Amino acid sequence: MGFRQSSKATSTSSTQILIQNAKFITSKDVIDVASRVYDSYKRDKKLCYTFLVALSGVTALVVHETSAATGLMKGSLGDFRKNKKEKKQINIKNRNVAKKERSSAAVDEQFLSNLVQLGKIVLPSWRCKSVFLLSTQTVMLISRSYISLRIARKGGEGLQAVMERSWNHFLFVLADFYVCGIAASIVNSSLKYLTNSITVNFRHNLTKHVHEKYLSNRQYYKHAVLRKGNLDNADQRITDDLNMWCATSADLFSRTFKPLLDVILSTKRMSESMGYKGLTILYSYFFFSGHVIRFFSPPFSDYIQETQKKEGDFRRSHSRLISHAEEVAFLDGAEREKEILNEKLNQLTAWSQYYFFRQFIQGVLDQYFIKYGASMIGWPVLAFPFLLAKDMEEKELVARYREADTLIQNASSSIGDLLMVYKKLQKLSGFTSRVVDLLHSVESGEEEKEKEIEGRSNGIVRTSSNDDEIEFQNVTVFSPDNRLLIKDVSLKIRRGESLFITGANGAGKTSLFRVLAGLWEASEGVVLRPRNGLKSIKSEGGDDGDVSSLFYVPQRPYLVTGSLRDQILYPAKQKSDEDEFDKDDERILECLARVNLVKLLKKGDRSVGLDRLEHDWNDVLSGGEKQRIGLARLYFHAPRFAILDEATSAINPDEEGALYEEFEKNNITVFSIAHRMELKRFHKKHLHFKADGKGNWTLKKIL
Ligand SMILES: Nc1ncnc2c1ncn2[C@@H]1O[C@H](COP(=O)(O)OP(=O)(O)OP(=O)(O)O)[C@@H](O)[C@H]1O
Repeated sequence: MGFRQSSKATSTSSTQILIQNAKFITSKDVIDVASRVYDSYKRDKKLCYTFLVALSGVTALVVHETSAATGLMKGSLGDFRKNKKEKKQINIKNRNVAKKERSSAAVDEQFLSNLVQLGKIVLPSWRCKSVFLLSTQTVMLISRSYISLRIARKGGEGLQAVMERSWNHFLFVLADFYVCGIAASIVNSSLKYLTNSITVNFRHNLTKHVHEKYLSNRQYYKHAVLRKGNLDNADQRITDDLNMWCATSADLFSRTFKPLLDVILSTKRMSESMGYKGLTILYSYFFFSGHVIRFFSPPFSDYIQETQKKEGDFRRSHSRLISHAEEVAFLDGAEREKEILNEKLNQLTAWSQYYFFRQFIQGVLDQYFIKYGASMIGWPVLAFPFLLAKDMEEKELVARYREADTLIQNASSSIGDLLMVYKKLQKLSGFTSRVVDLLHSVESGEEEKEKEIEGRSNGIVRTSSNDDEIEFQNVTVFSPDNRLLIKDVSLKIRRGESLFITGANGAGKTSLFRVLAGLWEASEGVVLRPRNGLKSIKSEGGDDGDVSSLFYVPQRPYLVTGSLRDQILYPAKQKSDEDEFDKDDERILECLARVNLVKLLKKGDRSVGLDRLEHDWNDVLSGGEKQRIGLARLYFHAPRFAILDEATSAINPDEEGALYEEFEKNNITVFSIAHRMELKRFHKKHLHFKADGKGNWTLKKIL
């Protein structure tokens, strides 16, 4: 190489020296340095192989994700142009302290078994995408450790080159260092990307699993209304806690694996220059300080559970205000609502301050023992072997000291990271406990369902052999808070024999039909109902399945997110077949006309009118209009039997007659729960609940 020493080197700045020497560098020198750097990487086989394998993993992932996203975009756009009605479908688709006997969130055997349980859900098979991501991340982490080792070595070599005053050697080390930097930046970004991808995949698998359980056997109803299993804030657990568990577990893997590997590799390399004695002292210190920290550490896992619970309570108070905004506004209840919200906020703030203060105290201990304590022990451990190495050449001593210094700093920081893993484990344990509580609660419903099937519950609901009748045989019903509501009810309703039901508030009128619908269990008796009676339209085989033979129309009908069409179709969805879609639209328009709601259609093409979208239909429809939607939905599904729970209470009485005539015309037999006796004339039988606390009732024919 043609580098020449400059006589002015000692009196000029390093930049000037570089500029002055640059003109002596020939292209042959550049090729020479490049080929030496290339040769040096060729010899570092472990680094090259891991880097290439990891890089191909990430490349495969990026290609896969990009093509999936492009396909989705193209698909949506294609559909958008091809079929106007499908476009509408795409549009519609797009919208829970401390100080317990055993801490429910301790890092112990139970925690490990919970982790295994969740692990089977997020990693359903060896060939799933998450396993591929974790494998790629593992190779990437190994590669990152090798790069760190090489960078440490280059630091030492760079210093040696300076000691030798060798331009040749220095530029070679510098070029090598630049290449390491490129590799390190690719690996670092890929590691972050992989951790995020793993979190997203874990979350997708776990949340889908929870949805499956939560939405089967009416678990959502049992937890929200009947408060079975004491599951608080199910919405927050599903949206926040699951995500936090996934993010913490994905992060924990890289935070454990990389430092562990760094410690092993750095220890091996350091032992070559320092022997194992000093390292044993250093590692014994870490072992001791780890135990001290663990002993003084407060139960952070329980603190996390409490924080999540308080966050959930606060959020729920806000959700309630949104849901009941109009009632609050009418009652001018803003001041009271502000008090309620501020009370929850104060509880959350006080708790968060306590939690962060405990974190601060713990942080002081962690910093002293892990960071500075490690340096206080590490420094002499590093220096002693070099102080005793009298025979070593000066420049070699400096280079090796520099490399060992970098390595010991890496190892110390990695061991520090490993000790901090305990904190992460506590955090993960807190989230694990909440997620497992959620899973156990939603899964317990399946056992209940099995009991029901085995007929162990006293009250039994069975399918009748006759689809045209509903029968109650000696049915006794208690409220969830154990009050006798209905005693020994026996009655048979055949098709065409509409039943009028009256009784004081809280007498148990709706409760009888909750038993019929399977929402509540009767304490005694048998209920016989028609086939398909309670199955949802979806479980009946999709769009073309049988319509439920029993339909419920409440006083305040549920309005689903979506178009006007969706309100009438619920719980069915719009058909993908164009002819079927058009037929349904015709029937929806007919049903809307029967309840006098044609005015809700958007102006223009009538079927386009059904596309009318509202952010929340509850906010734009009056009480009577909501009830009319409920009746239009009933006409559309035309079931054999319908429970009308004060379903026409907000509709002007002179229109009720026409609406009831429509039930007869469409052969819909109704059970009308009402307080207005005028409706009696549209029925054949009258069931009256006495509300005397003894469950007494009377049944009379209407003449
Ligand atoms: N989820 C529940 N948890 C506890 N008690 C409940 C629950 N749901 C209803 N109840 C109680 O069961 C009793 C019967 O309720 P139900 O809804 O059947 O009354 P109702 O006769 O339909 O009254 P109304 O005419 O006021 O609608 C009431 O006293 C009510 O407080």
